[in-house]
Amino acid sequence: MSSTWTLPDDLTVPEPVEFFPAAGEKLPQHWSKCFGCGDDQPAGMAMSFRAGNGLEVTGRLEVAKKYQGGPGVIHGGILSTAFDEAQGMACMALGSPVVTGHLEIDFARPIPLGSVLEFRARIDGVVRRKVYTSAEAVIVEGPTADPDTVVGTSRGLFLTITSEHFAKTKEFVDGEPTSPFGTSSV
Ligand SMILES: CCCCCCCCCCCC(=O)SCCNC(=O)CCNC(=O)[C@H](O)C(C)(C)COP(=O)(O)OP(=O)(O)OC[C@H]1O[C@@H](n2cnc3c(N)ncnc32)[C@H](O)[C@@H]1OP(=O)(O)O
Repeated sequence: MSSTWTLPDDLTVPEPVEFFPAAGEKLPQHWSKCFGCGDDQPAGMAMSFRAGNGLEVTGRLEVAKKYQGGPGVIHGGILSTAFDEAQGMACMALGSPVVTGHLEIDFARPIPLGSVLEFRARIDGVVRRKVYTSAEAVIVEGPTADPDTVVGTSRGLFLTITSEHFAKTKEFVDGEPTSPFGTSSV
């Protein structure tokens, strides 16, 4: 892992909001048209998520043939999208909408088409509106499945936002999101 990511000294670790689901329970999608997790997005990745312990969530992605980058393997942008979604979903534990400000990925192993990936993502801490997150992916089903081998890692900075953030792009929304514009909390 070659990341130079460092956590700030004034980081604080919040408690999950009281209405965040218990460990093992399914998390709701944050917006049905989301490319990452929406169930009303035919072109999307249909990721699903469960709450983990504390500030952690686990996510699942089936690596379909349409996600091919190099011959036989997942496209790096698809893997990056999946990390973005997983770390964003971990931020649900704050009960406040977020957007990604910065995301960095390490691609550690090739991921064959037909794999099922599990993402373990978490909030590492917060500073003001800044939410520091990290995640790993492992292959849990498929030709090279090994739950102990990390195939990718990610670190990301998310920013909490208000509904005003999406008010600026309201006229472009495809669908009818629940308030505030598809980032409704659990
Ligand atoms: C419950 C629902 C769940 C919801 C679950 C949601 C899951 C969604 C998963 C998909 C998520 C996406 O893809 S979201 C889509 C992709 N992202 C976006 O479209 C965001 C586009 N960018 C922006 O709109 C803006 O740049 C923002 C909102 C990120 C930041 O702008 P801002 O609000 O004006 O904040 P600003 O004052 O500039 O910065 C605040 C603090 O953050 C720091 N900061 C800001 N950007 C960065 C950066 N890239 N790298 C480092 N640090 C940064 C600043 O230095 C400052 O630190 P300090 O002075 O406090 O120290």
